[in-house]
This record gives sequence, C-alpha cells and structure tokens, in this order.
Amino acid sequence: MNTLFPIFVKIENLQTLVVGGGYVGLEKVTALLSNAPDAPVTLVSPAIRAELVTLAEQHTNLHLIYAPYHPNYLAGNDLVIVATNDKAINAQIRADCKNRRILVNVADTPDLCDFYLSSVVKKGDLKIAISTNGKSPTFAKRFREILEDILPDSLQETLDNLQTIRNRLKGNFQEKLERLNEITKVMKP
Ligand SMILES: C[C@@]1(CC(=O)O)C2=NC(=C\c3[nH]c(c(CCC(=O)O)c3CC(=O)O)Cc3[nH]c(c(CC(=O)O)c3CCC(=O)O)/C=C3\N/C(=C\2)[C@@H](CCC(=O)O)[C@]3(C)CC(=O)O)/[C@H]1CCC(=O)O
Ligand SMILES: NC(=O)c1ccc[n+]([C@@H]2O[C@H](COP(=O)([O-])OP(=O)(O)OC[C@H]3O[C@@H](n4cnc5c(N)ncnc54)[C@H](O)[C@@H]3O)[C@@H](O)[C@H]2O)c1
Repeated sequence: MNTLFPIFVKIENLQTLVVGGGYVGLEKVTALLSNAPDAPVTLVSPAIRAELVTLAEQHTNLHLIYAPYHPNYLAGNDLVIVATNDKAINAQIRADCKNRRILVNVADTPDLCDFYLSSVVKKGDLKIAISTNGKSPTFAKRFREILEDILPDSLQETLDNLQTIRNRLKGNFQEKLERLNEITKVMKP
C-alpha cells in the first residue's frame, strides 16, 4: 500500500536547510528553486560545487555556509534535506531533526525520509507531482517528460478562463459547483 500523502508546500514561506554541497545537494537546491525562485534556502557544507556558487549569485535567498554540519545550523529551519557523502553524519542529522520535530529528507535513503521530493510537471498554474513510492525515480522522471510533452501550453488560458468564470458566478456554493462541473464536462473522454 502506498501511504504517501501528497501536499503542495508554500516553500517560500518556510526556511529550508540543505546539508551537503555535492551533486545531490545541487540537484535538490535546483529542484527547490526551480519551483520557488525566492524560497529561503541555506546550504551548509565544507566543500560546495561551483554550480551552487553560481546559483547563489543569481538568488540572494540562497545562503552558502562553508562548514561541516553542526546541530546549531538546524535552528530556525522548518525542513531539512540531507545530501552528504557520510552515512553516519546523515543518520545523526536525521536523529537531530526528529528530536526537534523538523521534517527531514535524507536523499538516497528512503527509510530515513519524512518526505520525498517528486518529479514535477509544470504547465503554468497546473502542477503535477509524481512519486513512485520510492520504487523508481527514473520512472517518475520519464513519466514527467511524457506528461510535459502531451499537455498543451494552451492549458494556462483554460485555467485563466475558468478562474474568471469562477469569480463571476453568483449563487450559493451548490449552484456554483454544478455550473463549474457542467462547463468542465468537455474534459471527460
Ligand atoms: C523524483 C526525483 C526528485 C528530485 O530529486 O528532485 C527523485 N529522484 C530523482 C532522480 C534520481 N534519483 C536517483 C537517480 C539514479 C537512478 C536510480 O537509482 O533510480 C535518478 C534519475 C536521474 O537523475 O536521472 C538516485 C536515487 N534516488 C533515490 C535513491 C535511493 C533508493 O531508491 O534507495 C537513489 C539511488 C542511490 C544509490 O544508488 O545509492 C531516492 C529518492 N529519489 C527521489 C526523488 C525520492 C523518491 C521519488 C519517488 O517516490 O519516485 C527518494 C526516495 C528520496 C528523495 O531523494 O527525495 C528526481 C527526478 C526528478 C526529475 O527529473 O523529474
Ligand atoms: N550523485 C548521485 O547521483 C548519487 C547517486 C547515488 C548515490 N549517491 C550518494 O549520495 C551521497 C551524496 O552524493 P554526491 O554525489 O552529492 O556526493 P559528493 O561527494 O559530490 O558531495 C558530498 C558533499 O557532502 C559534503 N559533506 C561531507 N561531510 C559533510 C558534513 N559533515 N557536513 C556537511 N557537508 C558534508 C561534502 O563537502 C560534499 O559537498 C553519496 O553518499 C553518494 O554515494 C549519489
């Protein structure tokens, strides 16, 4: 049974800490900022890849700290993503986060994650998150590519129009619901 409960997080309202500045740290920071360019993210690591330095030049909300992990860095953070190449440190960070009730993702170690990052399809305001319950991130990536190809760019116009209609509709909740369901019936095959 897949018990993952999907939610869409307003990451720009939260403080996120990423530990580890290698390939995986870069991948996770890129995932965060490509969804929310203004999200406040701090990355702590003794060595930090050049691509992350470039990203920090483009995003003043990305702060780089050149230091090894210390529990003090957890203070003030809502989410933590762990991406070091030291399994013992990763497990320690997870334990420190659990003690502080901070949600933690240890990239590449599903058993230590409170949440997974997903593959994200973006078409304007439409966003679809894909997870395989940790079974195959590569499948999730491929499926994202398929959906990106088949979803038309005109979707945004449809969403804008539906929002206009939604805002203009008068009547009680039930009447509005019926009208919106009627209008969107054409979407059903
Ligand atoms: C979706 C995506 C989001 C993102 O990272 O932003 C994501 N992984 C992506 C790519 C990817 N990751 C890996 C490969 C190499 C091929 C392979 O191994 O399959 C590729 C493919 C590639 O890069 O092409 C390596 C890998 N990843 C995990 C393990 C450990 C394990 O499975 O045990 C290993 C093996 C490590 C090892 O060998 O030691 C674990 C996780 N990866 C997840 C997410 C979570 C589950 C998501 C789900 O439920 O499906 C979870 C559980 C935790 C987490 O990381 O949050 C992103 C695609 C973004 C996109 O392009 O759309
Ligand atoms: N890159 C991948 O696609 C991939 C695939 C499978 C598994 N992994 C695993 O994921 C882990 C991370 O991979 P990577 O490619 O990003 O490794 P990497 O070697 O590129 O980066 C590791 C980073 O962790 C930092 N680090 C080490 N000790 C630290 C500490 N105490 N505090 C803070 N930061 C610390 C290092 O300075 C470095 O920036 C590794 O264990 C690797 O085996 C990576």
